Amino acid sequence: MESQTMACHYYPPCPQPHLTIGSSKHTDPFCLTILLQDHNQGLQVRNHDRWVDMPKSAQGALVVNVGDFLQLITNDKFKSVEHRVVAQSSTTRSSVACFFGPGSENKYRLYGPAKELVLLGGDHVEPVYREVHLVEFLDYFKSNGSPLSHFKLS
Ligand SMILES: O=C(O)CCC(=O)C(=O)O
Ligand SMILES: [Fe+2]
Repeated sequence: MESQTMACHYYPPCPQPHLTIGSSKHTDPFCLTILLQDHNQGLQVRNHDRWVDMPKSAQGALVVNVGDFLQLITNDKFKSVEHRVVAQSSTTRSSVACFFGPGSENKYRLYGPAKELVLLGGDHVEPVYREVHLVEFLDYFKSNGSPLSHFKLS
């Protein structure tokens, strides 16, 4: 993976947490996100139609998220996960997220499900997604959120 971006987050306490959002629901765009969080909770992941609290991390533990681009190139073998951060009434939260994915020098390169995964030992597995230029994938993400359903083959 050639590109790395880092986002540092600070969520202040909010006396009425139900009236605000820490970070709205989203999937991460690239391949992997490595997240370092402090000991305060707030991160939730979507499991079917339920939001599940991520347990407190052991000190120094890292959370690894699969992103949409990895789901596309693995033909759904690895699934990205929807997540969000909810505000807390009396504690702050800090986190550092590092995103790993293909570099911008590949923005006009076509990516699709890996050939090795759609031709498994001579058996043909239908590709779930069409090939897409990296720039198109990321532009779609910026404007609309997760691009996976948009590039899905019907
Ligand atoms: O602050 C967090 O724990 C999550 C941050 C996050 O989801 C992101 O930066 O994409
Ligand atoms: Fe995220």
